[in-house]
Amino acid sequence: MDQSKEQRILNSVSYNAVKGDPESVINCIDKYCSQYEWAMNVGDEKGTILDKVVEEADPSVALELGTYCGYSAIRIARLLKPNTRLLTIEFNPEFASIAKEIIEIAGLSEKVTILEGHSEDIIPQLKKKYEVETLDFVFLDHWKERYAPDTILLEECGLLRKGSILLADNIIYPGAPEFIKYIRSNKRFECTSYPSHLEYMKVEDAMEKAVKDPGAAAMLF
Ligand SMILES: O=c1[nH]cnc2c(O)c(F)c(-c3ccc(F)cc3)c(-c3ccc(F)cc3)c12
Ligand SMILES: [Mg+2]
Repeated sequence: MDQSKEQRILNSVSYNAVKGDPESVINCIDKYCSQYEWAMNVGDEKGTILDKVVEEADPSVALELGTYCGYSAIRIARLLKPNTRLLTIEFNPEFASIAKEIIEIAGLSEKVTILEGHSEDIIPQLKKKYEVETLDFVFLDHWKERYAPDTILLEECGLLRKGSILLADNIIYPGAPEFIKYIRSNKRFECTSYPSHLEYMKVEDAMEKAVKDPGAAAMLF
């Protein structure tokens, strides 16, 4: 049977990337997806925004919704300090399996835990089953219709604290209007929009950052 696009991306990483070098895995995927086959990795332009927000958050525990091939998990995990971790949720079993291998090639398997299943099923398990107290950083990059309900679910499960930082991809293309309406009208979040472009394309896109109770966090220090 023909290989999938995601398997071809893994083949390219396995053949071209330097084992244990996250930057070379990131560059290899960006090269492959801009030259051969477009794929929905966050990409290098929006990836630079992701990097900056992760550095600002300096998370002990980070969550990603939507692993895909592991590209953004590698971007996030390569910036994490020792004894910190990234949990990433993926519902597509093939994507989860490919991501596991690509994250292994990047040498980041110790820092990244891939949780296979639907976000609405796994989020309520994070505290008890995955020993999460609260999340310092959340990257929303799964299905736009789930951005708002999953943000509400994270709140309901007590997983967000004062200063928790959310970052959402694809705010313009394909767009997440319900999420934007919810988060920008919620007084407890301070929102910032980061205009950019769709991965590997000249099409407009944007990322949205939302910080929970920023003032309160600032008052603590
Ligand atoms: O689904 C996604 N999750 C996360 N990030 C995504 C992303 O960064 C994207 F650029 C796209 C995208 C946008 C434009 C396009 F033409 C194709 C795919 C999608 C997406 C949107 C609709 C689908 F039916 C399938 C995929 C996603
Ligand atoms: Mg995306």
